[in-house]
Amino acid sequence: MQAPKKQPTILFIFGGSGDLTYRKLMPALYNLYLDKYLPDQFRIISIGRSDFSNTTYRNYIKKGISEHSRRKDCLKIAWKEFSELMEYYKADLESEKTYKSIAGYVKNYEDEWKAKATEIYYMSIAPQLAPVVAERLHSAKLMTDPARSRMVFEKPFGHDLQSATDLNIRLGQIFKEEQIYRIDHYLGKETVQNILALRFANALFEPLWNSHYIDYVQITAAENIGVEDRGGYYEQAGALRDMVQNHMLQLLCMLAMEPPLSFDANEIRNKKLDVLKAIRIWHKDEVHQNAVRGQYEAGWIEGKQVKGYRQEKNVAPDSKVETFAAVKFYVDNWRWKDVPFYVRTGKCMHSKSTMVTIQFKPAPQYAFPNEAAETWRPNRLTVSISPQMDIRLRFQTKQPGPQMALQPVDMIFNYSDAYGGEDKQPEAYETLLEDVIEGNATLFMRADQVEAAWEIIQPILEAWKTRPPVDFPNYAPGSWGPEDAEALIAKDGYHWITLPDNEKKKR
Ligand SMILES: NC(=O)C1=CN([C@@H]2O[C@H](COP(=O)(O)OP(=O)(O)OC[C@H]3O[C@@H](n4cnc5c(N)ncnc54)[C@H](OP(=O)(O)O)[C@@H]3O)[C@@H](O)[C@H]2O)C=CC1
Ligand SMILES: O=C1O[C@H](COP(=O)(O)O)[C@@H](O)[C@H](O)[C@H]1O
Repeated sequence: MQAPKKQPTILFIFGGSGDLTYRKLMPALYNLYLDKYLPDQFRIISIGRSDFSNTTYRNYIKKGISEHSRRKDCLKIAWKEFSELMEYYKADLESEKTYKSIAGYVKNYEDEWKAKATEIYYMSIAPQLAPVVAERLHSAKLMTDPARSRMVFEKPFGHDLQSATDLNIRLGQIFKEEQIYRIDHYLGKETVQNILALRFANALFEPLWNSHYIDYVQITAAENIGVEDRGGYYEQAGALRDMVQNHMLQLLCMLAMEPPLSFDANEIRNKKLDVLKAIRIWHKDEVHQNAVRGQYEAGWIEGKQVKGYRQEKNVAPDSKVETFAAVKFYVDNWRWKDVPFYVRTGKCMHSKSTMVTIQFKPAPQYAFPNEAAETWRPNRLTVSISPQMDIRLRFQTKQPGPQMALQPVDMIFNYSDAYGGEDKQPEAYETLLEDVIEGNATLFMRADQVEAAWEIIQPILEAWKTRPPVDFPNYAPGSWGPEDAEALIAKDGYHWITLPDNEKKKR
């Protein structure tokens, strides 16, 4: 069967000269083009303040694609045709004049298809500029047809609960919720979406997926790089805002949600919202027992000297901003009663590794002699999200030989063996951009989800602000974070789980 034709579309990229466009958006759009996912009638209108002609802009983007596309040597194919879909305009997004020009552009099309095209406005700009742009679009009477106009908001969405709520209220006054696509790029990752397939397309796991059989859940998003040139942004954010409020809570929702009735966008989002609403909100007096922060010092990673966070560009020399956060959450509902969800993330850690682990309870009774096993808690399901992409189920086996000696082994589903190499898997931004073009909001955050996530994070932010850290910097680059993070989990009798080094993929 032939796929239905896609609606003609014009994609405006506000911030077309910026880093996100260069490293993520354009490589994703080019791959969508090569895979024939873009509408036949399609244009990309990039806007920035830098000086570019169409030719110099296209060359600049070509370089970005060659450096960052998952496909190697892809520019040999169809680059010319793709590049002609892009136009660059130098304009100030704070000026009303810019929107008059956009309105003129949108409304005075010479080509008939453009007059009927879907308009997408992608905010690839600083978060403080995005609300200004939304107001300007509204004043210029753009985005008036909800069926044909959409706006994409990058993260962070708000700086705290109040600012996110205020922004949602204002956007709700001038646009329809279904026009607003709030990106969380983790939701576009293949391995993250696969959590839904694993849980809800197999009857095998569901009977075990609850507090009767699961001891605890861990979510790790470790990076082996520092903040690089994003110090200015990071000083306003920190690890809790940058990763936990969005990506990590979304992962937790995928693991903890009830089975959806359908894949309708609102059905999935309702089920995830139920999880967010059930997460126990720590009182400010409880925060210090349940949340840990850290900041990396100067040191070495794999023989390379690295700066401490406080020496990074645009970072204050006495900065109190956390580059590591670990939090213990509980989801207070029937399914998850008393099951801890340990979440940790950090920069400049031992390795790049995003993974979730479901640790099952031990067998209720063992007939084996005590010395037979190294561990009596062998059953664990690990989903490696990136850069490793696999799912492994660990169970106990008998080691060959005359003794009854038990040894845990892994049964592994590996993406590259099953579906080809990494360059065959679409990048998160490919999936998400295609969804925006198609008008499918399932993988995007709804206003109430964003606010529910901020409600969970807000008391931690406040407790940390009232009690500034006294031991920063407190972890070495290349480590797994501060000692307090080990203590957070050790006091419950557990430890953080990592993949053995020899099985990790380098970034
Ligand atoms: N970069 C990344 O890896 C990630 C970024 N994000 C989010 O994406 C958004 C963009 O980030 P990023 O690309 O890194 O930021 P950059 O600072 O690299 O880019 C900002 C862009 O906005 C343009 N711009 C700024 N002010 C104006 C103005 N008044 N008029 C017209 N254009 C303007 C800049 O144009 P010019 O430079 O020509 O002046 C530039 O193109 C942010 O919200 C960020 O939080 C989210 C996840 C990852
Ligand atoms: O959103 C962000 O995510 C990246 C990590 O993303 P990943 O896809 O490489 O896991 C993080 O580096 C960045 O600080 C944060 O803003």
